[in-house]
Amino acid sequence: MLPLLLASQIREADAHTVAHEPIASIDLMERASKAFVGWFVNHFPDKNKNIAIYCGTGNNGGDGVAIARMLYDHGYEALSVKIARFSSRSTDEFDKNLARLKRLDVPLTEMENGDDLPEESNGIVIDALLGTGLNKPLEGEYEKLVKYLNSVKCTMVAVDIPTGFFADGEIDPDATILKADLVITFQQPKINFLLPESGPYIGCLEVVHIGLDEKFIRSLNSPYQLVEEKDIRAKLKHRKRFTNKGTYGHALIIAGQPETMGAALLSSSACAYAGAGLTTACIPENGLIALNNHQPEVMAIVRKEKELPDVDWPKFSTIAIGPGLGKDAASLKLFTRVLASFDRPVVIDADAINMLASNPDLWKHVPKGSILTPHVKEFDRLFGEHKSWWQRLQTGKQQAKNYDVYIVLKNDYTITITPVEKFYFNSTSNAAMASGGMGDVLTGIIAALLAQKYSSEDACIIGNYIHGKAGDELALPNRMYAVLPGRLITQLPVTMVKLMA
Ligand SMILES: NC(=O)C1=CN([C@@H]2O[C@H](COP(=O)(O)OP(=O)(O)OC[C@H]3O[C@@H](n4cnc5c(N)ncnc54)[C@H](OP(=O)(O)O)[C@@H]3O)[C@@H](O)[C@H]2O)[C@@H](O)CC1
Ligand SMILES: Nc1ncnc2c1ncn2[C@@H]1O[C@H](COP(=O)(O)OP(=O)(O)O)[C@@H](O)[C@H]1O
Ligand SMILES: [K+]
Repeated sequence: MLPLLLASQIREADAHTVAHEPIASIDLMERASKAFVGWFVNHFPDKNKNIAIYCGTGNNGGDGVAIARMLYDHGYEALSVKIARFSSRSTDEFDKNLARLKRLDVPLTEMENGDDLPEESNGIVIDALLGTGLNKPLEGEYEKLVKYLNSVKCTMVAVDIPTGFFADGEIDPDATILKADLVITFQQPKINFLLPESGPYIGCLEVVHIGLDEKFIRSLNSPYQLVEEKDIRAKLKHRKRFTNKGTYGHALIIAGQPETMGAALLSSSACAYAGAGLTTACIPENGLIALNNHQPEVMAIVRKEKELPDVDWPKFSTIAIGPGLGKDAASLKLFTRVLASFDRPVVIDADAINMLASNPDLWKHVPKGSILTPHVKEFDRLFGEHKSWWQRLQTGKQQAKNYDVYIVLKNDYTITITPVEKFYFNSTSNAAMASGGMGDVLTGIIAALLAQKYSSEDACIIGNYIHGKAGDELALPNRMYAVLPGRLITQLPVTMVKLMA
């Protein structure tokens, strides 16, 4: 796992590295700037293109000035540096780097309060105005400058973080923030980069390493963790010799209505493909032919209109309930019966989440360790409207602890929130997967993993990873515009076995 730090902890890690590596702060800045430039020169090879580097007077600005010197040394011909001297304060590292730059033949402008803004018409703008030191929303001269830069037709490349963007905490939707086409960030993505609010401000993200003390970073025990492939490799279990279908559990998927049988088919197929020993789908009577036709390996329990099906609950290892189930009286009765009859962790998705939202009394029957998989709207239906994703994280933390459940808040970087206040950000998946039925697949995968005796936490972490990874394996190398859930399902065993190789 990659621990994700708050801005305040990043400063601690900077300071710790300076004190214990040891390395002078100015040399750490040199290392960061070099890492930026290393990536930049490989991707922007045109040395005649106009490059304007906008620098504040803190350490982000210090990076900017050092970057200007390094680009000059690399032979970039059309550089200019614009210093935003909007405050009388500057850091030592900024001052030293500015003195070094002044020895070179790079055009340099100092902007002061009230000055006219320089004109930018094309080329590249490097944003080194403010970084993780941001301590209040932009206003005054900074705001005016960033608004202007957002209006010009240049490629914007931000150093570490777009100016005005908070690394963590709430993002005000009305705040002025630099819109970067590319952010080259130091050491690790900042937490807010992984939340949808970063969408308008970060076109593309690149992380470059600057050698901060990893042991120290781990010792901070951050609740925010980014899941990496090596974690999944360590968690996935091989199928052993002399095992049989009984070894891999029996999952029951309660899903579908006549009009939404697709959801039942997708989640139960995904469950079978993700390795459950046996999968049974509890479906409406008139969906039986479709099920037998689509996935003969999946067994059926049919639901007759308004009647509760007769189910031998204890024989199932786990139950997933909700995809396409509807919220009518019969569905509510069935959901209530599941919660009353089953005490092992279940997966609660889609309409089961909606029923829980409108019948909060049911919460007390939700088995401990169960997994809820809401998308953002379901999350808000369950826990109330939220103004920001940061707020959702805080609510999710309280509610997961309160009910002793795992909340899988779905989005680009799906977040598993645990009862012990940890946040696991998934690092796979892509926009080609934005297609109806994709969440039904995830539900089936998580149920399959629970059936195979993975813990609830691992079922969430592995489930999200392999779901997104299968989507990446299909979409990225083949440049697919859209990946449909049905196709993703058949990729799952391939993805899983690759991760065990
Ligand atoms: N050794 C290291 O530490 C390394 C650091 N590195 C680099 O340093 C960056 C962090 O640098 P930093 O801490 O100096 O802060 P930075 O973002 O430049 O801001 C400067 C000052 O701006 C001010 N300010 C804040 N908000 C404001 C606002 N809204 N409007 C106006 N002013 C505002 C505030 O000053 P104040 O208002 O408190 O006087 C603040 O202190 C980091 O992103 C990375 O690029 C790398 O080189 C690796 C090594
Ligand atoms: N733009 C995207 N980037 C990454 N993953 C996505 C994207 N859009 C959707 N997904 C994934 O697809 C799934 C969609 O779930 P959900 O909205 O519940 O779909 P449905 O209700 O249609 O089954 C989630 O797991 C989500 O992470
Ligand atoms: K910046």
